Amino acid sequence: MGGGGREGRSYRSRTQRKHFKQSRENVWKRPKPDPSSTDSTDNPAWQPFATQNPSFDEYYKEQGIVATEEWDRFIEVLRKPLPAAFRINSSSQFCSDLRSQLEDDFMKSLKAEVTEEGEVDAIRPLPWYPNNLAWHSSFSRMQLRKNQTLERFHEFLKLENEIGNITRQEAVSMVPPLFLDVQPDHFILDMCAAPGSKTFQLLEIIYQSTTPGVLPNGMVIANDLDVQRCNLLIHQTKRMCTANLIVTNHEAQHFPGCRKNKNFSSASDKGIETESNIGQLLFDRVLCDVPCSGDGTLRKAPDIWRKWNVGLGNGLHSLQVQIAMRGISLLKVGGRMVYSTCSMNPIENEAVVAEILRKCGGCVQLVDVSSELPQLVRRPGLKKWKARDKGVWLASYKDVPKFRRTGIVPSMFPSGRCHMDTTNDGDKHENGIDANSIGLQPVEDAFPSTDNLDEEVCDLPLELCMRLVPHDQNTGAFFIAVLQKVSPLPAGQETNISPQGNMPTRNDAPPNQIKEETDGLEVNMADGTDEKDPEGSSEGNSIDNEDGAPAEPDPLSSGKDDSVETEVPVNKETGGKRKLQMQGKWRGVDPVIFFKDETIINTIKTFYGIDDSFPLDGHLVSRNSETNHVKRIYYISKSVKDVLELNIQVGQQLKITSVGLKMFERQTSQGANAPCSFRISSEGLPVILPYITKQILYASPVDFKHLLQYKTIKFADFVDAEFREKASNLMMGCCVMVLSKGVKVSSEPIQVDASTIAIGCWKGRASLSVMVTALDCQELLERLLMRMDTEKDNSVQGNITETDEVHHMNDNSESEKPENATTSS
Ligand SMILES: C[S@@+](CC[C@H](N)C(=O)[O-])C[C@H]1O[C@@H](n2cnc3c(N)ncnc32)[C@H](O)[C@@H]1O
Repeated sequence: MGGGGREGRSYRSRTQRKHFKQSRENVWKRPKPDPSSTDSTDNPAWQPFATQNPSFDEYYKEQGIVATEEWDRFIEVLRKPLPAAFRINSSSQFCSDLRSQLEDDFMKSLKAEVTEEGEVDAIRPLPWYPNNLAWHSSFSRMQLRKNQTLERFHEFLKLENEIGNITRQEAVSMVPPLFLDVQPDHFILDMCAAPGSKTFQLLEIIYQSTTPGVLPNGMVIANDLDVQRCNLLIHQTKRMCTANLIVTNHEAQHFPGCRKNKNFSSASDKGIETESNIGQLLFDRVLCDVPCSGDGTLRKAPDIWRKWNVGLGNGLHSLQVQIAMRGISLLKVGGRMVYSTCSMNPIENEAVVAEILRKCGGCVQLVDVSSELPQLVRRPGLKKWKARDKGVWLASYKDVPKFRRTGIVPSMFPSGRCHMDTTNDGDKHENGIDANSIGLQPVEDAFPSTDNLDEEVCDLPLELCMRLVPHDQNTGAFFIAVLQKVSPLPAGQETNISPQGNMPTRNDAPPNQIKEETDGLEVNMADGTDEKDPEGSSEGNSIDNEDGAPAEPDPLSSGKDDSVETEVPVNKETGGKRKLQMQGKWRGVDPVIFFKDETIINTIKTFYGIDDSFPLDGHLVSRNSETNHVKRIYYISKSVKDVLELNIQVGQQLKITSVGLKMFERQTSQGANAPCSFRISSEGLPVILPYITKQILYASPVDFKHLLQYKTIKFADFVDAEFREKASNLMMGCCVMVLSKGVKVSSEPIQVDASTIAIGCWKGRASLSVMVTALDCQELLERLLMRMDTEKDNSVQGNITETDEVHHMNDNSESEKPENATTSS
């Protein structure tokens, strides 16, 4: 089991499991009728989606997103359902077992089942994804029911997905994080992160080269405007068991910079002893996967065919520019930002990138990544395109009628030119948005553009952007641009950033944005997203309004957060009615508080014999200022600690929805009579495991398996006499059972490696109970058996068969279980 949760297995509590299931309810479940199926017996009531839209055809033919001779093939593929793709969670303890199972078992056994025209393999690794960790399956969900072989594969996917070892994700959506060139010590901002598939990938990358028990130096801040989608992200990333993640809830275009400023009374003045090592929030990497019209996901979400209209992209362009510019200003010099959308529309893609380059006046460059991921088939970005409005093609801003200039802005055109001569409106864009309002001056003349305004061509190297089109690799469509900040932004460009480091709130924000006041009174959640569909159409955020009229914001009361259950839920701990609500800066969100209660910390340290080399000081946080009511204590990495300390010093600018790894949980049931009332949580175990020296039991495979099978076993029923004795001599309360070849007695820290398997248990008066879910027990049992098969460890197999009868083991044991112990549900 690896430290930092990387190799460690995540045994989630029942509550977590429930949330996780809910958040992924449409994943791998029994398939809906296949829209492409011609078999009307599937579901006679089924009406296939109309997979055509004349405006769509007209628009994209004119934009030339594919060559004329390719159009038919492009549309044909676009109308087909998207083949499934999935990733193996590289932080799963069984990552290589799963990969081997796919490579050695399923790839062969499914070969005869190939049905997709043109497909050679039924399943195959995506050639451009490192280490065979991402896979393509040519089966539609319907097909997976056809016969026994397919059914077995389907069951495999379903179980591993539920466990969290496999994540379904659109192939093209896996690409952006790979172009970020992430290192383990990087500070990364994921600006529009929910539901979190890419955040998950980023975390996997920073954890990749860490050794067990050592957390990486880097961290990820995953931000999303939508609180409920943030929740999906929190549940999604929980499987990473990471202490290196902060989830925030801001408008990305106003993401706080947390710059220290003398205007802020220092934290120590307020009795908070923190001194952050960092002076402001700047990031090595920024992922800017913006809200978009989402027509690249047509194959997955065919309802977009019906909804699609030209205004979708037009309505999002300005917001996309603002979010991207904020990302650039939060990027360190030398840092990389990836701008991506799942839209094919040049107004949301090349036009946005061109505007960033113009505004940054040479401080930001497009990176040539043609040698990276060479197996990924990509096409260059467009250099020319047009805008369309009210059924009229517009080649240049000067063609835009005055009364339409509120919706169609100069940056939508290849030259980006305002043609001030015709509008003469100073620095104001015609849509009323001050060009300076996002902190940067337009640098119009830095990039001379063509004078042929009938067909503008952009002089910027937009060919370095990447377009992924469906018929190249049987995927969805995607757009990716890799940008590097090569020098600080010109002086004065960030003058609009407030002393707090925040972008100012503006009256000229796009109409679909409610301004986010610094006291956090209002948060806009209306972005047209479908929060019920974490893996479905969520990549795109289609706006339903015709002709680009931005969606009306939900009438969101500030108390809406109440219904949201997050990992660190709002005011759950006090039980009181929103008692803590006003204690933090952000209404509806409890403050993050460094947990410093020495009595509790020392009790925990002593009970588990936590080695001094595991830093607890300053690494524990809670969401409750009343120590006696703290139920959960979270562990944070050094990098997260630095950010939290900075955040305190700058007046809690970050609105933190979730932070840290749940490490200790207060035991409140009758088991609370134990000397230490805090148990180690399943998520926290992989991180702390190498550092605990007490309350450890080394179990033989036989007893380990028995406990997984029966969940609770009386001491007398353990096979191994030495284990029996050791278990009964342990102090009452939480303990850790480590799978071992023999029974060890040791007060040394556990020698943890990638193959170590350990689970949390509860030692009662007469029995031992597991503290992991039934599903996790089942999965662990299956994996252990498979490993043993591979190792041809016949003696162990024999032992299990011989000793499979364990008498009376469940009698009277239930009463001793702690609240988190598994039942056979
Ligand atoms: C394309 S999705 C992001 C998908 C995500 N990166 C992933 O890989 O799972 C765009 C996200 O932007 C969020 N969003 C919309 N407007 C936003 C804003 N102004 N600031 C931050 N996030 C925003 C939406 O809630 C949505 O979750």
